[in-house]
Amino acid sequence: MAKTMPYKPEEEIYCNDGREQRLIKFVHNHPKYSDMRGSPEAVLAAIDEFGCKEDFLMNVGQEKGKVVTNIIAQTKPKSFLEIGGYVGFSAILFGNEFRKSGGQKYLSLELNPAFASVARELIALAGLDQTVEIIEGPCRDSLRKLQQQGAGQFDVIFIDHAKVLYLNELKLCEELGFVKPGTTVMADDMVRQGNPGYSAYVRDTPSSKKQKHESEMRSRAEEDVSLGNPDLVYETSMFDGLDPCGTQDGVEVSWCIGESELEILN
Ligand SMILES: C[S@@+](CC[C@H](N)C(=O)[O-])C[C@H]1O[C@@H](n2cnc3c(N)ncnc32)[C@H](O)[C@@H]1O
Repeated sequence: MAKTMPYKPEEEIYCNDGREQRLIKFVHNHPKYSDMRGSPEAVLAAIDEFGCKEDFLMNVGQEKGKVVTNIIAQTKPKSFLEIGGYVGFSAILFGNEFRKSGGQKYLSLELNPAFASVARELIALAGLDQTVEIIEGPCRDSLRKLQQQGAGQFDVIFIDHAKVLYLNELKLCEELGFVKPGTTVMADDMVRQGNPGYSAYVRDTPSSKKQKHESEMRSRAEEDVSLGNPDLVYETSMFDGLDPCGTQDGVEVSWCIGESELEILN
């Protein structure tokens, strides 16, 4: 892995101000553009160069990304679901390792059509478009559509969109049958920003989750709140790593290790 300089600092406005289109121009005009065709490493290096010299980009980064690529190399997943794709940095970094390890389909869900279009272009340039598919739209709609189309358990789920939504999206994935024993769920930005509700849930026991599940069922509001599958048991660890600006952060990795058969309490 090439050592990258820290990205420019994150400012109040940190995306969607034209920088993603400037990234595409930067890549097109880069003196090494022709070397990038079919080279995930060269495309990632150009994205990092833009982040260091031009503008901050909210990518997972090479250093923290190693937490995920190491797990891909060890566990050799066949299916991968990413929630929050942005301009495709993580999809290229992880998709490359996933393909090398025998992975077949890497799905990346992205809300913003402009970001999705940049991601598709960079993924195609890196030669990963047969492996990585960007699915555009609100992730909850995409997740439900995937299930209607027959998707089942995923080997890895990487959650990296809006922090406040992590837990609701994990619970929806559980309800849809995407998380089963054997699934590894990874959540980004769990130290710098943190996400106490999410961390508490993946550490909770089925009996305690079931009690909460029951009371949530009773007070369930009309809005799109998922209740999850309280039977799922996780083993969870925090893996530290630096974000692309060089700030300490971490990825929370939760291995779904079983499904309890406790009766729901009344
Ligand atoms: C931190 S960025 C993802 C970075 C990317 N994983 C990487 O490391 O290269 C978060 C992305 O999540 C997307 N996002 C936010 N809410 C979403 C939603 N409800 N559905 C799908 N994508 C969403 C944002 O548009 C943004 O591009």
